[in-house]
Amino acid sequence: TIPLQHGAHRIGNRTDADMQRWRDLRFGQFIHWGVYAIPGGMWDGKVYNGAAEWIRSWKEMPHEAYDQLYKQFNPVKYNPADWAQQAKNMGAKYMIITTKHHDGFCLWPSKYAKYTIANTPYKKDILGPMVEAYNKAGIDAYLYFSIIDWNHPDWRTSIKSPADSMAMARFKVFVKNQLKELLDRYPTVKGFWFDGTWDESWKNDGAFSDELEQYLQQLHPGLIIGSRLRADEKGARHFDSNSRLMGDYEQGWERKLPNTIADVHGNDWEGVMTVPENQWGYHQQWFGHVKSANELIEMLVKSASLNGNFVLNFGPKPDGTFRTEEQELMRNIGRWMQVNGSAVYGTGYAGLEKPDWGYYTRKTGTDTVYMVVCNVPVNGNLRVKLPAKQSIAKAWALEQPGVALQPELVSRDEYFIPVEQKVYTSPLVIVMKLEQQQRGQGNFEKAKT
Ligand SMILES: C[C@@H]1N[C@@H](c2nc3ccccc3[nH]2)[C@H](O)[C@@H]1O
Repeated sequence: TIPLQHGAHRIGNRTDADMQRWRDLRFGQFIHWGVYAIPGGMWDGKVYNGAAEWIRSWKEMPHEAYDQLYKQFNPVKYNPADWAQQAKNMGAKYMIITTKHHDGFCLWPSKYAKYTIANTPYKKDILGPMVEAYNKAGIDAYLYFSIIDWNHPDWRTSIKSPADSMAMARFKVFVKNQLKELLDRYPTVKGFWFDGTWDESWKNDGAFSDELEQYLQQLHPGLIIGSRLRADEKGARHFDSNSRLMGDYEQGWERKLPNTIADVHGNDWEGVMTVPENQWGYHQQWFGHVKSANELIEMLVKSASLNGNFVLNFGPKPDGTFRTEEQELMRNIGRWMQVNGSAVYGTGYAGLEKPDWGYYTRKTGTDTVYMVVCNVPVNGNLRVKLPAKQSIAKAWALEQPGVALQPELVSRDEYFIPVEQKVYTSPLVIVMKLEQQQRGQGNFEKAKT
C-alpha cells in the first residue's frame, strides 16, 4: 500500500450506535430549496434544460440578474411542520436540507455572509424551524453543504497564482466558520452531506479536507459524513489511493444505484434520487420521465437489499409549498410504507441469491427475511433458493400474518412459494423465517412425483 497522510483513517465500516442508527433508518428525504426556485428552470420566457439549481450557469441567465433574485425570496406559505408531517407520512426517517447550494445563498442568517435569508423579504431563519419540526416528527436532520460557492469572492475552482492561494486560504476559514456556525445553531443535526468538491482547488488540498473532517468530528463527535468531502494528498476522491473508502459511507450514488452486492465492496452507502430525470431544485416544467411511486418504492427496497440507504429528493416552490406531483408521491409511497415499512427499516442484505421476482431484505441480525415481489411470475410460483442446509421454517404474506403459506420443496434447498394470480397495484411482501435444516430434509415434504 502507498503511505498516505490524508487517506482513509479507518478500515471497514463504523460500528458505533450513531452509524447503526443511520443504517436502520434506510429511507431519507432530500430537500433542495433556495433562490433557484424563483426562476424554476425558466428565464426570459425560455426553458433551461439543465438542472434547475444550476440555472445561474446557463448562458441565457445573466449572473447579475440571478444575483438580484434573493431580494424576491419570500416563501409566505412555508410551513415546516406541514413539510415534516408529509415526510413522516411518506415514511422518511431522515431528511437532508440544502443549507447552501453552489450559488452560495444561505438559508440561515449566517454572520459570515451577506447573501443569506436575513437579507431577503422573508428575513427569518429557514433552517431552525425545519430542523425542529422534523426532529419533533421523529425524523433526523442532516445538513447539505456545498463547498463550491459561486457568490463568495474568494472561492476558486483552481489555484493559478499566489493571489489565488491567499483567496482560497481565506475561503477555507470562511468554510470552517460557517460549518461551526451551523453546528452551534443546530446541535441536533446528525451529519453533513457535502457536495461541490470536484474542483481542483479542493481535490488538490486533501490535507485540508482531512483536517476539516477531523475538526467537525471533534466539535460534534459521532457526526456522519460521507465520502464526497475528502480527497487524499494525491487527489483521489471517495476512495483513497489504496482504494480505501474515505468517510463514513460511499456517497457517490447520485441518480444511480448499485446492481449487485459486489458493487458496494462491503461499504455502507447511500443513493440519492430525483423524481424527474435530473432536477433537484424546483423546475416549473418537468420534462422526460417522471418516476412513479412503485418505481421509487422498488429503488428504496433495492437499496436496502444491497445494504444501502435511499434518499428521495424534493424541490419546493418559491412560495414554500411542495408541487402537487411531489405531494401525491409522498402520499402514495407512504401508503405502501405504512403497511410494508418493516421490510425496509432495520434491514439489509439477506445473503441470498437475487431472485427474478424482486428483492430479499433481512432484518439485521435475525432469521427474518422479507420477499418484496415486484415482478409476479407467470407460473404463479416464487422460486426461493436457499444456501445449503437452510430451510424455510414458516412463511406468510405480510398483510395476512395468520395465514401460513405452504412452500413446496422443488429440489435441494429450493422452494416454490405460490403467489395469488391477481392484479397487483404495488409490490407484495412475504415474510419468511429461515432456520438451519434439521437432519434429513427440509421442513416441507418433497412433492409426490
Ligand atoms: C445532489 C446533487 N449534486 C449536485 C451536482 N452538481 C453536479 C455537477 C456535475 C455533475 C454532477 C453534479 N451534481 C446537484 O446540483 C445536486 O445538488
